[in-house]
Amino acid sequence: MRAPADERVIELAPSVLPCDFGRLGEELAALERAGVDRIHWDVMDGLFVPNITIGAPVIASCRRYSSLPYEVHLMIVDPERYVREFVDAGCELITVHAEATRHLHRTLSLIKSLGVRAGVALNPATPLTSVEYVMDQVDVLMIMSVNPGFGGQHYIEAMDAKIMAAVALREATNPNTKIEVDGGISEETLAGCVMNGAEILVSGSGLMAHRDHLAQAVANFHQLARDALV
Ligand SMILES: O=C(CO)[C@@H](O)[C@H](O)COP(=O)(O)O
Ligand SMILES: [Co+2]
Repeated sequence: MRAPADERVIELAPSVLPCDFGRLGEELAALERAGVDRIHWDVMDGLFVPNITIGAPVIASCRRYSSLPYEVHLMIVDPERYVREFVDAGCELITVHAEATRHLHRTLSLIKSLGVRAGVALNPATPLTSVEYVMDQVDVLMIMSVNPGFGGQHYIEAMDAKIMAAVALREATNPNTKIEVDGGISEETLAGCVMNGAEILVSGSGLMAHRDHLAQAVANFHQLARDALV
């Protein structure tokens, strides 16, 4: 008997990190025209990760340039301090690092109390057991496939097993949780992520390497994802 068709819908979420921050509005509009599914904002504070990027005011000022869902990846310490600001800036998914907040359950409850989706990101070395008792609160579980703080890094292949284990944890605790993978995703690594169970793919340098023919690249990424589901 054939296995049930894999009916996952794979979403492509480009990271804003490789964009020209002096032309963000135009870059966002171009990404939407090219057919991406959502926009992934990487917020870094120079403490949780070495780099500093942008804050909520920049996202708020860019809200009018795209109708796509905005998700924010908070690579900041004590993210609970700023959750409301990013919701007000127009983000529908707020993802915090389990390693960056002292009271993860409380932080997730705060995010959901504001009427948006709550995500948890795990650094490559952080075990899935750190979220097993909060999965009922987790709308998106994001597996970092690079060490956070930089774009353009290589996919960490040891995360293949972690993605599969994340799927098993989701099935055992909260079937509504989506699995996202962030870091080093390109034509070369995308299919493996999907085969392992990823549903939302974050790509920065891998996708923007094709900025001169973005629509064709997005179509190719989507086709590779569909082919990996068969
Ligand atoms: O959060 C991060 C890095 O900390 C990611 O979102 C990267 O920004 C994705 O960029 P690539 O690895 O695809 O270049
Ligand atoms: Co990110």
